[in-house]
Amino acid sequence: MTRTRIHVMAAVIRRSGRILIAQRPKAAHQGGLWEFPGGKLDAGEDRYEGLKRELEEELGIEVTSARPLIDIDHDYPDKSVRLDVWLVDDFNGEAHGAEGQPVQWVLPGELRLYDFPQANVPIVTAAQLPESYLITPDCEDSSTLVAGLDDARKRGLTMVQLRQTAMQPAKYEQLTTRLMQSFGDDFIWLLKAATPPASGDGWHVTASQLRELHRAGWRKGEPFPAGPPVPPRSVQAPNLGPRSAPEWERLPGREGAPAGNNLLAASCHDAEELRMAAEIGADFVTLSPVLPTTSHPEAKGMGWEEARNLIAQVNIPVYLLGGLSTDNLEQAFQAGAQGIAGISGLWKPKTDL
Ligand SMILES: Nc1nc2c([nH]c(=O)n2[C@H]2C[C@H](O)[C@@H](COP(=O)(O)OP(=O)(O)OP(=O)(O)O)O2)c(=O)[nH]1
Ligand SMILES: [Mg+2]
Repeated sequence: MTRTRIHVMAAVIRRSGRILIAQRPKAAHQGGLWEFPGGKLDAGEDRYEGLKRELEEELGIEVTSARPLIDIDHDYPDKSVRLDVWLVDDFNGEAHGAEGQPVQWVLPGELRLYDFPQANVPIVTAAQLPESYLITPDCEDSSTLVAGLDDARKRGLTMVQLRQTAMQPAKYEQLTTRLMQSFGDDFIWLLKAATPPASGDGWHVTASQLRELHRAGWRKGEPFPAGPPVPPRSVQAPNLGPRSAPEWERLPGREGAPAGNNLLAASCHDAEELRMAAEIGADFVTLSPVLPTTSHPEAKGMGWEEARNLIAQVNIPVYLLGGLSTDNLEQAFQAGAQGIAGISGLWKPKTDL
């Protein structure tokens, strides 16, 4: 049986490092829970126009700048919704509960303290993740890495995957410890490892690790190594903070999130891997290669159209990777991505790549 999916426009509204949330009326569907303001798109209505109309009705504001953030299909027992969520970063007027609903401006790291509908788990993640995800190139010595990270920090990058393909695990651990001591809360740290790392903010698994974890029936939050397959548990929003909320606040306009310690990310290349990532409870993924790259010149890019089609099939934030730089951010947003990930495209100093 198919039922009509209701197209809902909703907004993550950001101002001065805070995000606006509203409480749904008790009697409404998912009543009493907190939400990102918005409502149903009218038949034939343009998406951006619909978003503007809803925010005018519910908050009394005039949106002047917005772009797609994440697009989610969710089936409640009684209703199917498409949550078409945009990031609003500029508006006129004072946002208030124009329909009498309570509203709050919260720090990104505080979002997890509020109860949202089940469909909102990936939206809460997307609201906290930055638009660019730096992956470190192989560096001959750690001073090159330090200089590169320092430069990345100055350019406003806030999330990094420490990738050193040729390095032995013991040396990698030493290096990551040292880097995290020097840069601390300035980055959200995603580490590579054979098992969930004890430090850092999260674990980024390769596509082959993803396949193995999936085959073993493991899910984020369960003991590791994976035991016998167990039935899926309900999904929890990741624990992203509020470890460094004050730092976040001190850097107005900084894209990103207070770091946390519980992220699971996976490298994906096709629809099957995306599905597996969602099933093991990944908080976000990279999808590559979009375009041919210097690091993987043998791989042909999937192109923007295919990237858009693949992103539409999953409900978690996707960073597009492969031959991209910040010049491609707008295109990535329009394809439905959280943003872009990059090695050479986001790394400025000269490397051996
Ligand atoms: N606006 C919004 N709706 C959400 C969120 N999460 C979530 O599951 N929903 C669901 C609840 C509802 O079934 C649907 C949104 O419908 P709505 O009640 O806001 O619609 P509306 O503003 O047009 O209200 P109405 O005119 O029908 O009263 O999407 C969210 O974060 N924001
Ligand atoms: Mg509404």
